[in-house]
Amino acid sequence: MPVTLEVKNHVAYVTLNRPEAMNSLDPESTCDLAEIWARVRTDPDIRVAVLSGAGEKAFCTGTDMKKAPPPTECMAATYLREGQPILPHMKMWKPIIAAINGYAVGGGLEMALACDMRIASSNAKFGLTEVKVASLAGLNGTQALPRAIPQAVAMKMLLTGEMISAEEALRYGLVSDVVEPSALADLARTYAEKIASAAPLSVQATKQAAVLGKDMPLEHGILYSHLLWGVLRDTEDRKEGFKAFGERRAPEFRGA
Ligand SMILES: CC(C)(COP(=O)(O)OP(=O)(O)OC[C@H]1O[C@@H](n2cnc3c(N)ncnc32)[C@H](O)[C@@H]1OP(=O)(O)O)[C@@H](O)C(=O)NCCC(=O)NCCSC(=O)/C(=C/c1ccccc1)CC(=O)O
Repeated sequence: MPVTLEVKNHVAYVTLNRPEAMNSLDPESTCDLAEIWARVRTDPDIRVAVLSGAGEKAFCTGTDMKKAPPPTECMAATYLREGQPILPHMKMWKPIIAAINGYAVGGGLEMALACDMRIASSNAKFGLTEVKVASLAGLNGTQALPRAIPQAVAMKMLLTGEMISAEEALRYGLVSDVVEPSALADLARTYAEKIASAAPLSVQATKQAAVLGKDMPLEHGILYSHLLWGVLRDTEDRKEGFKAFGERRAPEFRGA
């Protein structure tokens, strides 16, 4: 399978599984990802996802340029029917953690930018190299990178196609943690299981407030987050969270 899914302890582990091609995205991988993200979004047993690449060399190097099929119709027809591929399938309120275990290049970095948390191994490298192959970081790269890191660094990366190291990515805030390659999967699991042990509706509402609020004036964002707090106020899980605290025990959340 070009992409695999394993679900354990409410965590979906989504792994790009073409290490021989640096986990680049061929048409089958793109189809698999669409199905897998649909399952992650709708399966109530899944509370959080971890996206990673198989092997130790690459997270994902973007489009498989050796297997990209020639277009069968004009772009206007595809665009107006389907919009863009890949990232819309990742749109959900469940958090997604990118565990970047090597090269995150082109569409690979763009997928990582669409995730909510990014952690990396010390051998990771990050680049939007599309200009070098006569293309454009057209999933989200030209928009998301300058919003994620300092503009000057983002523009250097976008215009020259130069890559940055894991250490630089940490310094610029592109990733939150850098660890040895052998420690990355454990760290991803630790973060994912922490998120999965929290109340699922609370986690999803928190992501929604942060994601939607970012594009609102501050006052509107604060009002919106208060409304979301109100939505959560009467949930069974909130009662359980407060009760468990009083009884000095771990809460049992049901997402209700
Ligand atoms: C990442 C590298 C710098 C690593 O170099 P290294 O020398 O360590 O390893 P290689 O020998 O180069 O790679 C090993 C093996 O993997 C194959 N490989 C790697 N990446 C790809 C790829 N993207 N497509 C196909 N095959 C790949 C490589 O050919 C080797 O195979 P072998 O010869 O052993 O059979 C280096 O690999 C590198 O620079 N890779 C390319 C990175 C890149 O340019 N990525 C951008 C692609 S374009 C893109 O992602 C786009 C996304 C998009 C935008 C908008 C809408 C949809 C998608 C743009 C687009 O599609 O137009």
